[in-house]
Amino acid sequence: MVTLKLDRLSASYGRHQILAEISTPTFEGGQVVALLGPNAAGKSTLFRRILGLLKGAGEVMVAGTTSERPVAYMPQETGAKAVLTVYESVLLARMQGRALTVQAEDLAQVDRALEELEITELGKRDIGDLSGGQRQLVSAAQALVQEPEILMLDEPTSALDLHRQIGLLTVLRRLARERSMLILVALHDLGHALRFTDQAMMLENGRLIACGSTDQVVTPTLLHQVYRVEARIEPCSKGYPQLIVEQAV
Ligand SMILES: Nc1ncnc2c1ncn2[C@@H]1O[C@H](COP(=O)(O)OP(=O)(O)OP(=O)(O)O)[C@@H](O)[C@H]1O
Repeated sequence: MVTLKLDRLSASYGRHQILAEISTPTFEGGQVVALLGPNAAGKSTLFRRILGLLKGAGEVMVAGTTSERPVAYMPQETGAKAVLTVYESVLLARMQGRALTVQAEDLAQVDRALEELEITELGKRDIGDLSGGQRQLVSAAQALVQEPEILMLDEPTSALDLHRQIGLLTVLRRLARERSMLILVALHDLGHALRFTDQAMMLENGRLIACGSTDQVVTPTLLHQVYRVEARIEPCSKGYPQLIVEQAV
């Protein structure tokens, strides 16, 4: 099973240090890990550092992988190449780093990714013509179709309506379990984090200030300290934790 552990990770843009000494326990395939923190806390920077797009001290320790390209990444900005259809763009994402010839299995995986995200009907559309939310789902399909062992998604629900936010996070959680995939997902919605993630990392000013099971990280005390809101967490009638914000402090 794939595992990921960060050991005293740092990252800088030029001489400006953004991340300092980020160390985590070992995360395992099958888990969904929320990456939380206010604007500019360093969430996207941490993804880039894990991907090796930024240099810095410390180590990203990945073990137990069986594929040559174990990691897929869905960035926050989802660029659109207008010359491609949705289907072609997802197939292209699938073929990156693979054999040049498209196999039946590749087409099957494209179909599967589009089906999982309920966007099969968009297949023939030009991706430049899509709405922001549709484009975000296509971007998620481009990451999923790579069948990664570690999937990192940077605010994948930010452009989605409520139904699709719940839909995407439900699918991600199921796929993590079914495929023993480790998912790291940056989220601003702490209620979604409580409901759909197992572990959470809370960043503030480039430092990891809390890490552990999500219900132990997202607490009224931490919300007060980091987000400067007075909030409480109560179960709804179905037992799901709900975040109730009283006021900013
Ligand atoms: N390319 C860059 N060059 C210089 N500084 C950068 C660059 N990208 C980000 N930063 C800075 O690094 C810090 C962390 O940014 P980052 O995008 O990682 O935060 P974030 O937690 O993802 O924020 P948000 O929730 O607003 O998306 C910010 O102060 C930002 O201005």
